[in-house]
Order: sequence, then C-alpha cells, then structure tokens
Amino acid sequence: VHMTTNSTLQMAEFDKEAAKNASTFAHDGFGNATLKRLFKKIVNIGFAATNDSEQLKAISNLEADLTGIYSKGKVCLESKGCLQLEPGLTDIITNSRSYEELLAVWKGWRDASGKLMRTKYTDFVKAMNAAIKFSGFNDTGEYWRSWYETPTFEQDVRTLFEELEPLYVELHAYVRKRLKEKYGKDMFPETGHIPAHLFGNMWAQQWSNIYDLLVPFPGASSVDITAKMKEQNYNVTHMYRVAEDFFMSIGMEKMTDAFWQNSMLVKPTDRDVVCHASAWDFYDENDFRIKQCTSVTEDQLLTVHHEMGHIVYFQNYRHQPRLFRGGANPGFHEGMADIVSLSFQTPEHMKVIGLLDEVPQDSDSDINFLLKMALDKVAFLPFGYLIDQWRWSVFRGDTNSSNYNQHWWDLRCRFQGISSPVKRTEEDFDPGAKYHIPGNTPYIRYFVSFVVQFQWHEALCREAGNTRPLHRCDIYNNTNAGNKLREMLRMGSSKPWQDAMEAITGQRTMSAKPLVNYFDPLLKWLKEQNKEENTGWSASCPSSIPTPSALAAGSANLFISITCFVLCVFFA
Ligand SMILES: CC(=O)N[C@@H](CC(=O)O)C(=O)NC[C@H](CC1(C(=O)N[C@@H](Cc2ccc(O)cc2)C(=O)O)CCCC1)C(=O)O
Ligand SMILES: [Zn+2]
Repeated sequence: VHMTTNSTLQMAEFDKEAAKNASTFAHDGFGNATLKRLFKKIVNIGFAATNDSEQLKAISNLEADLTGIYSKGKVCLESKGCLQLEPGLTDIITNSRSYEELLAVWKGWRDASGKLMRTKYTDFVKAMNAAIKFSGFNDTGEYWRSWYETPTFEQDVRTLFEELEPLYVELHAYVRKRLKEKYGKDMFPETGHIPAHLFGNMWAQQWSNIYDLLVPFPGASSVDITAKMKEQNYNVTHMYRVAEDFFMSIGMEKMTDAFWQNSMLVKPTDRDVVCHASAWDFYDENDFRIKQCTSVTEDQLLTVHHEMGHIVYFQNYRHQPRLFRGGANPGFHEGMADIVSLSFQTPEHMKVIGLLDEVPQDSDSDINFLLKMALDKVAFLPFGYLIDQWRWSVFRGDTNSSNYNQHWWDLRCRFQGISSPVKRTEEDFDPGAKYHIPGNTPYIRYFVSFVVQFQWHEALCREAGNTRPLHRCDIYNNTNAGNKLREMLRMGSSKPWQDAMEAITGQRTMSAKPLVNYFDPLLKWLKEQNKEENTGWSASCPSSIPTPSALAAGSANLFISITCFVLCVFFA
C-alpha cells in the first residue's frame, strides 16, 4: 500500500473536517471542562485556520520538495559506487572504523542533502509563519509549543536539560578518551570537542553502534542481539510478532487484521519510498499501519517496538472524539513508543525470548549493560534538546539564512560537545541533513519522551512489584503494569498531560530524577574512569579544524616521494 506522507495540506483538511464533526460530540453532554477543551482544540487547528488554500498548497509543495531532496540524496564513493542514506550510507557510518571513510560519507551526505535545501527552507519558514498568524500565534514555534499547554515549557525543558547535563558530561569524557585511543588524540581539537563523524550515527544522536569501541569489561558478558537474531533465522514478520506478543502480555489488544493487510513492513523493490519508519492512525478505529523498511537487526527490532507502541496508543484512544485522538502531548506519544524498550532490552527479557543463554549477575556485566543503554538514552539528550532550540530561534527570526549554519554549530558545540571534522560555512545547511528538518517534524517531543519514559518505567515497575534494580526491571507479562499504562493511554488528549502523568506516577510534573536514578551505578563508574580527565569542553566551537598529523604526515611524505621521483627520473 503506497501511503502519501502526511502533508500539511492533508492534515489541515482533516482537522477542518474534524472540527466540524467535533460539534456533534459536543451535544453528547460532555462536562463543561471537556466541552471547553474540545472547542479550544477546534480553534487551535494551526495552519488549517488560514482560508487561503493557495498558502497551504505552497507550504505542502515546499515540504514535498524538501523531503524529495532528502529521500533522493546519494553519495558516490569510488570504493562502493553511489549509495543512498538507507541502507548504504547508514551501514558505512555504523560499521566503518576508518576516520577518512567516515569523513567522506559524513561530508558527502551533507553536500547531497542539506546543502541543496537552504533557499527552499527559507521560503518554507516564511510561508508557515504567514499561515500560522491566522491562528493567532506569533510564529510556528509558538504554535508547536502550545501543544504542551505549559506557559513555562521552554524554561522547564531547559531546567531538565541542566539537571541531566552532569551525567552527559561524564559519558562524553569517557567516550572521548576511548575514541582518542582508537583514532589518535591529534584527531581531536584542544577544546575538548569530539569530531561529529565518529559516533556510528550520521547525526551523532545515539552512540550504541560504537559500543564495541567502548566496552567497559570486555571479559564480562555483553549481548549481541543482531547476531542472535540471525542465528535464530529471525525474519521481518517474526520481529512484529515478537513486539505484538510483548504488548499483549501486559494486556493490550492484538494488532488488527487491517494492520497486517495495509502496513508496509519491507522496502518495496518497485518504487522509491521514504524509508524513515512511521506509524499511522486512519481514525477509523481499525485501520492502523506501520511503514518501515525493516531489516533483521537489533536496532530495527527496537524500532519495531517503537512504531508498534504508537499503534497501541492509537488503539487505546480510538473511542475518543477525533480531536482527542492524540497523545496527552507529543512527548507522551513518543514516551509510549519507547517505554517497552526499557523492559525489552534487559538481559532478563533477552533470556525470556531466547536471545540470551543465561542472565549475568556480576557487576561488570551490569556496567556493560548500563553503558550500552546510556549510549542511546543519555547520549541523545543534548541532541533531542537542541534541534528545536535551533528551529524555535529560526521561527522567531533570531536565526536566518545569514547564520543558519553558524547557530546550528554553536548549539552542537555548546550542548553536545561535538564539532565538525571539516570547515563549515553558510554555503552549507547542516540542519537539512537531519530528516525532521525537511520533514518538518517537531523534535522536542523526543527530549520530553526520554525524560518521562523513565518516570513511567519507575512507576510501572513499582506497580508490577519489581524488586530488582530499575535497569533490570522487565514488565513483560505484568497486567497490573499494563492496566496502569492503559488508564493513561485511554485519555488520549482529552485531559491536560499533567492529569495523564498523575494517572501513572501520582506526580503532575516532569522530573529528571528517575532517569538519573536508573543510571546511578554507571555514573559512579564513569566518575572513577574520568578521574584523570578534563571533563567538559569549551562553549564555543574549535577555531581551527585539527589537520590530523597522520593525514598531514601522509601528504608530506607524498610530496617528498613525488619530488624525489621527478628528480630521480630527470637526472637518471
Ligand atoms: C504519521 C506520523 O508521523 N506518525 C508519527 C508517530 C506519531 O506521532 O503518532 C511517526 O511515526 N513518526 C516517525 C518517527 C520515526 C523514528 C524517529 O524519527 N525517531 C527520531 C528520534 C528517536 C530516536 C531514537 C528513539 O529511541 C526514539 C526516537 C530520530 O530518528 O531522530 C525513526 C525510528 C524511531 C522513531 C517516530 O516513530 O517517532
Ligand atoms: Zn515515535
């Protein structure tokens, strides 16, 4: 089934329709709080409020152009021919341990994607800001933040980030030390930043692909799920059955027949599709779909659980009126998508599903496991935080086409402590190399998700009567935990997210504490490891890109050998 991307135009028409039929629900005698909420959602339908469908068409066309550039981008390498982002470039970034090869792919992708988007993106921002004015918002960023219904939202996420930064700084220092051992310390700037192309991920947003370079205790056990999956002849369908089994084990419904009929679970061979995984609700209480170019790896198995987590949320609020069929806020939808992975990845659960022979109990294996989790969940935090810091400042007009890239790297250097391995100018447009910018998908939802999923995990594990450390808790087969989760899911967006949070945790605020508690044993170990390190980095980017001596030496030797060759031949 070929699904068009959820273009702004389509969604806007959808929302207009929904607003009309929402009034039918209003007569069903909702309490006036709910009624008020319903009418607020009718008003707050974003771009759809503009009556100028030309404007909407322009926005939709620009979005299609930008995602078109992204999905057609390719890099040609003399060694491997021309490759697209998935699977070719991603495989190299994941598996190569050659500084130069990684650099060629990292720079090549940015030249083939973001660099070609700069002008269109400027028009895109202008068009969105013009349309959003009809809804009474000053700019698109203000509209996007309105979904969190919290006047102090920007400050709240800043405070959460600052509470989590010390943990990130320790992880960064340890990873920097190990990468210096691997690539040689003269490849690293004096400022303490880590070159952005060495993390096993095109955007340095999650680092678990270079776990093999970072293993704390190589002698102790670490699980290599991908190998085990291949060994056990996992196929794509089985991956979806395994995920469905997890959700059903905590009391959720099975996937509908329409799901199995209409989903696109593997990359089609006959046409180009946007391979970026996604989950779709067709709001008919039955037709739910996943679109994913699924391959048999651990990373993909986690993504399967993520996309199915969205589907389970769709299923649990399908009885709500259309305008309440959404996450309590977008971060809750992402938190629900990820929550199961905190149980699924534990050695305990790996043994239950036969992907691990025995559960290690020694503390070294525990540190190995916690480090691997931190390479996804802690490494991500500054990245999840900074994407919309950049975008909100663009929508506000504080950042424009004269300093798009400058501000992007200011944020990357300041918050992630990473720097570009090659010179960057305003000819480049590196934000465009990340899907969510041309795809126009807001991103702070993932930062919120990574905070709230640990709050929920802690609460659900307590509900399940878990006695193990939080990072070894597995809620599989526990319907008490499932019932508590479902209580929140069924609300959809019919109540403020604070009510939904209270339904699971008893609290009404976001808190970084459960995430910090989860990684506490690792933090102690990291501090020990970093005793001799200057942790942290300078707030601004390195002024010069280190020409690694190895590379410099290489070119010097080359120069000498050519000179000698010429002289020898000449005088021979
Ligand atoms: C119709 C529609 O748009 N539906 C929405 C869902 C909804 O709103 O109902 C949807 O399907 N969005 C797609 C998006 C895909 C992915 C993604 O973009 N992930 C982020 C960040 C991240 C990274 C690690 C992680 O563990 C969790 C998140 C990235 O890759 O940078 C890629 C694979 C994982 C999730 C998604 O599922 O969130
Ligand atoms: Zn998601």
